[in-house]
Parts: sequence; C-alpha cells; structure tokens
Amino acid sequence: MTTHYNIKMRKMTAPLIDKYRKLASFDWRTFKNTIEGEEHVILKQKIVDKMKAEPVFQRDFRVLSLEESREISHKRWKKICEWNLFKDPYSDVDQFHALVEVLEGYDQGNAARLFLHANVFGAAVKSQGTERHAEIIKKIDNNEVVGAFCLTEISHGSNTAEVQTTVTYDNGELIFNSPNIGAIKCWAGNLSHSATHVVVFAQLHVAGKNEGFHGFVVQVRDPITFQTLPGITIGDMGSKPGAWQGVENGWLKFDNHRAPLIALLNKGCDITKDGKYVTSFKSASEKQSVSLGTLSVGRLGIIGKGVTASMMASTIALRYSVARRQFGPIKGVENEIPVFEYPLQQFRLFPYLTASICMRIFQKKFFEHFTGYMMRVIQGEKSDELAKFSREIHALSSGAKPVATWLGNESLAEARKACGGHGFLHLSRLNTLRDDNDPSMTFEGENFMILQQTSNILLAKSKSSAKILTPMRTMEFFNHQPIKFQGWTNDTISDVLQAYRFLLHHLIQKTNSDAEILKKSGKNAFEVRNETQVHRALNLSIIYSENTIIEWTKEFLENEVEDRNVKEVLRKVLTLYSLFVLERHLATLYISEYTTGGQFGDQLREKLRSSIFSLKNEAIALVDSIAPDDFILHSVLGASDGRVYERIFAEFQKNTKQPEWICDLAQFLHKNSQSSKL
Ligand SMILES: Cc1cc2nc3c(=O)[nH]c(=O)nc-3n(C[C@H](O)[C@H](O)[C@H](O)COP(=O)(O)OP(=O)(O)OC[C@H]3O[C@@H](n4cnc5c(N)ncnc54)[C@H](O)[C@@H]3O)c2cc1C
Repeated sequence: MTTHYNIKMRKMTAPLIDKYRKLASFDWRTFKNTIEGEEHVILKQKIVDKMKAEPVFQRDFRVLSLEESREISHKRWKKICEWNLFKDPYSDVDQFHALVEVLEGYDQGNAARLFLHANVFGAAVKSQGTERHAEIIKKIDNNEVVGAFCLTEISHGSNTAEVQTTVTYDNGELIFNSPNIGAIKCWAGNLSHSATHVVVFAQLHVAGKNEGFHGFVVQVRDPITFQTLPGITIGDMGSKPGAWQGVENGWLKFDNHRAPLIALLNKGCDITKDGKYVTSFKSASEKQSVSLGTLSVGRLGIIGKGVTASMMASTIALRYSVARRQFGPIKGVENEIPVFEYPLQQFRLFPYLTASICMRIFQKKFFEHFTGYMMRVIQGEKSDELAKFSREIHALSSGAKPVATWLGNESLAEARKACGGHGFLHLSRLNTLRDDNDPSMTFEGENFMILQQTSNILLAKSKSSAKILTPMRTMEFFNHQPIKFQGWTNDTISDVLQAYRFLLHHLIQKTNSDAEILKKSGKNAFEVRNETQVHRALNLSIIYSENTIIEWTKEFLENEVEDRNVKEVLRKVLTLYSLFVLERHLATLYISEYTTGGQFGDQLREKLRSSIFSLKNEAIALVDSIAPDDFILHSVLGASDGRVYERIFAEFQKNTKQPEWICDLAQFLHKNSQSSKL
C-alpha cells in the first residue's frame, strides 16, 4: 500500500525545479561567491557540515515545550562553545560573521544565547570596563561564566535614561536596589536560569547625588550551585512565540544587594578611595551614549536578521511555487501550470528576492566600514573624523535596521500567503520564522523610535552651510541640487536615484519648514520633533536608508563584479529592487511636485512589471544562490530537490497514532448510543 503511494506521488511531482534552473543566464555558484565572497561560503559550509554530523543539532517540526526548548538550546550552545569557533567578534571577524549567518538561519534562539553572552554582555564589559575588569573578561572569553544584558525594566524600555534601578555607593561597596515594581529588570536573555553575571544599567548615587546612568557588571548566581546571591531574585517571563521560547528572557529584582566597587564599568568615570565621583565625560548624555554604544553594533547585526528573513522567505515560497500547479489554459490535471507562472505570484515574491540580495550586499559593505571604524577605536584614535564616522554609523544603522526588519517580516508574511494552505503548516517553517523575526522590529531600538535618530542627524546636518563630507559618503546628496523628473533614460537605476535625491531634499525642506511654523506657534523642541514625524521625518529616515542601499549595491555592481553574466543579472535585480521601493513613495513624489500628470507613475509601474518579467528565467537560480543549505533552511516546501509532495507526505505519515483521550471519546459515544436506546 505504502509503496504504491510512493510511486504514484513520484510521478505526480517529477521536480519541475530543474527545468527552471536551466533557464538562467548565469551560474548560480559564481553569483553566490560574488555576493558573499568565496571564503565566506566555504567557512559557512564547514560550520554547517559540523552541525549536520552532530546529533544535538538534528530536529523535526514538532513544537517543543518551554523546558525542552531551553534544554536543547543549552546543549547546542555548549557544543558550539566546545568547537571553539571564536573567542570574541573582533579576533576573527570572518569566522564570526560566518557563524552568525549560519546560526541566525538555523535558529534565532540558539544564536541569541551565544551572542547575548559574547556580543552584547561581553562587548559591554569590554567597551566600558578597564584593566580592572581583565579577570572577568578572561572568564567571558573562556566561557567560565554566562552573561546577560539588563537594560530594560518593566516600566522603561526605549527611554533608557530614565531607568529606575539605583546603585548607591557605601563605604567601598555598591548597593543595588529595585525601588519599585517598574524598576524590576526584565527581558534580559540568558537570565532566567543560566546567567552567572549580568551587565546592569542603573542610576548611580554617590554622597547623596544622582550621577546618572551607568553600567555595572555584577555576579548574580553562584556558578556551582546556581543559587542567586543575597539580595537578588530572578525569574522567567513565561512563554513566548517561535524560537524565542528557547531564550531565557528573565526578570531580576534587587533588594539591597551589595557588590564590590569593581562592579562599576569605569571607563571615563570612577569613585575615588575617599568616596568622590570623578568623570571625564562632559555631560550625562555623553556618558549615556558611550554606555549604549554597544547597541549600535547590535543594530548592525539585526539588519542581518532582516536579510536572513527575506532570503528564507523567497527561497521557500519560490521553490514551492514551481512545484505547486493550479489551473491551466485547458482543463485537466496534466495541463495545470506552476503557480510560479502567474504574474501576480511573481509580483508578490520577486521584489523580496531582489531586496534580500541588495540588502545582503549593503550589509556586507556596512560591516566592512564598521570593522574599519572599530579598528581605529581599538587603536585609541580620537579625532573629529572618527566622531563623524560614529555619528554616520549611528544614523545609518538606526535607519537601516527598521527598513531591513520590516522588510524581513513583510516578506515572510507574503511568502506564507503565497504558499497557500501548506504554508501555514510548521513544516513550511514560514510562520515560525515570522514569529522568530518579529521581535527584531522591537529590540535594539524599537523601529519607529530609532528612526528618529536618523532624521535628527540628517536635519542637524542640513543646517550646515559647508560642503557635507562624511566617511561613508551616505550624505553626498546634500551637495547636489535636486532635479525634477525629466523623462526616463536607459539607466533606470540612476533615474531612481535621481528621484530619491529629490525626495530627500524635499523631506528635509518640508520637515524644517514645518518645524519653523511649529516653533513660531510656541511649541517646544520636544513637541516640534514629535509633531514633524508623520509623513516627514519618519519618511526621511526610510528614504535615506533605501537610497544608501541602492547606491552601495550600484557601486558594488559597477566596481566589484567581474563575471559578465552575473553583472547583467545583478543589474536586473537592482533595477527591480529600486523600482519596488520607489513605487512605495509615489504619493510623496507627486506631493513634492517631482512631476505632474499620471504619466510618470504609469511608466514607473510599467517598468516595475517588465522588470519583474525580466527576472522570470533567473529567479530560481537566484534563489539557489541565496538559499542556505537544506539542513539550515529546514523547510519541506523550500527543499532544494523540489520534491515537495513526497516530503509533505513523509511528514504526514509521522502523524497516524491515535491519542489516549480517544478512549474517552469512544466511551462517550457509546454512552450516548446506550442512552438513546432507552
Ligand atoms: C524578544 C526580546 C528580547 C529582548 N532582549 C532584551 C535583553 O536581552 N536585554 C534588555 O535589556 N532588553 C531586551 N529586550 C527589550 C527591548 O530592548 C525593548 O522591548 C525595546 O527597547 C522597546 O522598549 P519598550 O518595550 O519599552 O517599548 P516602548 O518604548 O514602551 O514602546 C511602546 C510603543 O511606544 C512607541 N514610542 C516610544 N517612544 C516613542 C517616541 N519617542 N515617539 C514615538 N513613539 C514612541 C514605540 O514606537 C512603541 O510602538 C528584549 C525584547 C524582546 C521583545
């Protein structure tokens, strides 16, 4: 019976994917190596091969309980530590990036466990501590301790400056307190069960004066018994969706917990032996921005979550779309066409495929810039140019993080719908991935909130009359006059960039002029900033980020791609991405009088449609070039062999056992039938 089924199924699904692969005009491996770098591809595969061979990394589509998720997450983390793949992010940047990418695709919960310790907690101690913290840093690097990052409190997340936890200096010691319920730390990953140490942010009180927001590294548990230390209560926040179930997001309450003074992360500040607070920071806000500098690094990493999300979404939905046949020009099962053939399906999915590629190129370049910046910081450089660099990184990461994470979530939602009913099953992995990716829109700077950082910097720059030169050259548009629409040329990407430059100038001018009106009406700076967000400052930040993604991908295309076929297809990819994002600003383009009449919009849409069509033969090979290994993708609908129905049925067959409560149902039915006879 089973054999018969298998044969029949195989006939039905002779994988069409190979036919679509052959249509491409380029070699997918060359494309992959061009985008990612050959060494990076090899490094990633080595890690994947290690994972494939290791029992602890095997998985199925069963939803694990909270306890199971936490236990398996611990075991996988331990295995990765044992493999000794990296010590800290800057000692081997390439290895680190390869590991990040593999783990983010495999399971964001596992990635969080590792990186919260090494990259967030560890980075905070290293960047804000001094030689006084050498011993704990050694323990962090050797995995002798587990760390968590405690910034958020029940009543404060975004407004970090107002955290309520207090630390009071008392005769050579520090006393930690959570003065009210709102001050209890929460959301800290790794905290609930595993953390032995935490970095805590709190208000430092010395000699009766609040010296403001400071970071501290505190031991919270005995590393042998795992009992919390006196004056510390820790618990878990409860159940969460997706991979975050495996992350120990915990809460922490301090009640007169005493720690030695060494707990203070004392770069740029200290408490002297005679109990005096000293600092080299000019203001509390300077201290706070240095303390939270580590979050800027994190934000760059979160851009990668958006990229991974849109890559996985495009891979799963497009591979499934060539396997899934529905309707056809003539009646009959044999005449049904793959849903991939429908222009509507292409319109829904191709833009996310191109977005994932352009954002990947952008992210790689951003990391290169960032690593260059960090090297100069580590070497102790202090210059105006470096300060400018830091500000530009902050502006771009604060804008690109929301753009990337929104797009990641959007692409997963669209992919799930594009896969119809089967897309809803866990075996597609799409809904799980959407749950996994969801909080990236909130942490490391809530998207709507953090976008304001970008516009603040751009608007401040706009007040300068001097030529604007920045290290990453993302603000070059300031030095060029905006030009209205003058017709399409043969170079669509440049046409789009011209429209973007116009939009940037328009939004800066509009936000500034509306701000002036509000100021004159008596509004204060806080009110003015809030009241110029909708349609103006917010859009400015998004458009600045998209403009940079297009510009950097164009530079890459022109200067770094050697293979002619890859160059040609990447041009098509960028053309589609540029038109896709520009179309979203059509209303603003007309409002800003970039052009009048319907012709521009109509032509833009026509170009978008023909650009989608131009990628039809390339799409599946493009998917192959961005897709992670099947083991990492872990999707029945997205597996590279295209044998979707066999794989679906193989999963279905695992679920034939009757549960025990069926006896109760049988008894109930029997009882009913007996009583109906009475
Ligand atoms: C899965 C997960 C893991 C996390 N891990 C950690 C961790 O390890 N350590 C840690 O310390 N924290 C962690 N966090 C907490 C996270 O950093 C905060 O949730 C985040 O900073 C947002 O803060 P909030 O929740 O207070 O949101 P709020 O600031 O309360 O935001 C609520 C709403 O108000 C809006 N809003 C707020 N301010 C403004 C404004 N000025 N203008 C306009 N709108 C505004 C926001 O856009 C949002 O829509 C985690 C959170 C999640 C979900």
